[in-house]
Amino acid sequence: MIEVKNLVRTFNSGDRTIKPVNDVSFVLEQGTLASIVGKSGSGKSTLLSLLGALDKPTSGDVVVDGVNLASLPDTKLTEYRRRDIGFVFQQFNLIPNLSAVDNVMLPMEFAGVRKAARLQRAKDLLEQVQLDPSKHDRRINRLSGGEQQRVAIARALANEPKLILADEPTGNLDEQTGDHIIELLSSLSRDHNTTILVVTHDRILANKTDRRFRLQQGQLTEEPVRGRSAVAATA
Ligand SMILES: Nc1ncnc2c1ncn2[C@@H]1O[C@H](COP(=O)(O)OP(=O)(O)OP(=O)(O)O)[C@@H](O)[C@H]1O
Repeated sequence: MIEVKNLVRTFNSGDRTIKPVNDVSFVLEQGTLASIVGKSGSGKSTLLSLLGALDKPTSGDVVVDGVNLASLPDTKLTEYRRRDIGFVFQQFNLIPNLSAVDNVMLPMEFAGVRKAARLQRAKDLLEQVQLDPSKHDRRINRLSGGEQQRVAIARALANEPKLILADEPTGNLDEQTGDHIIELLSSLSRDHNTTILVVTHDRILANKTDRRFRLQQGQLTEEPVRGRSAVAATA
């Protein structure tokens, strides 16, 4: 479970101070698929970075399973990032001259998983995200944008994180591939009890999440969604 309490992040920009995250509080139960929407520059990536311990808040708290991130030394924060979180971030680029399978194996190497087990799991994950087997050994820079996105998701799942933070996971994808990624995220939260928070401009994706938040002038508000259960109930 994630609890965010009175979170504030300010930046100094010239002689101005901006507050893209200004007193944000919410609680996400384990296994929730949630989205954050909002205009460009409204602070969505800033909020994700705070949750992923890539940035530190000006004030306020992020509490994950009862542990306040502010209480952890940097070594523990690194461990938290590596072990507990799967990032699907554009700036967290895949390594272009390594193969798809090697990219997915990398986080498991950091976690000390043996080579044979890493290889098997990487292949299984690439299969789960439906990357054609003929492309598993292909270098990242020879894959399409949609294929790279699938590899990024497979890599984010490598260590079975409790939390996945995804920045525009369906951005730059065609509708069919985007739909598939949405299904994949949805089944992960449902079947593996993974908490998933996605920042998105994709209305279809935002409407299929359990909870939808809007960030506007630093403030977070929750909006009603039809959600997965409503979709299932009417199906
Ligand atoms: N390190 C930084 N230093 C100064 N200002 C920053 C920094 N990071 C972000 N900002 C500013 O904070 C605001 C929020 O940026 P952020 O990237 O979080 O927005 P966003 O909602 O994710 O935007 P987009 O949808 O375009 O990705 C912007 O005005 C941005 O310029």
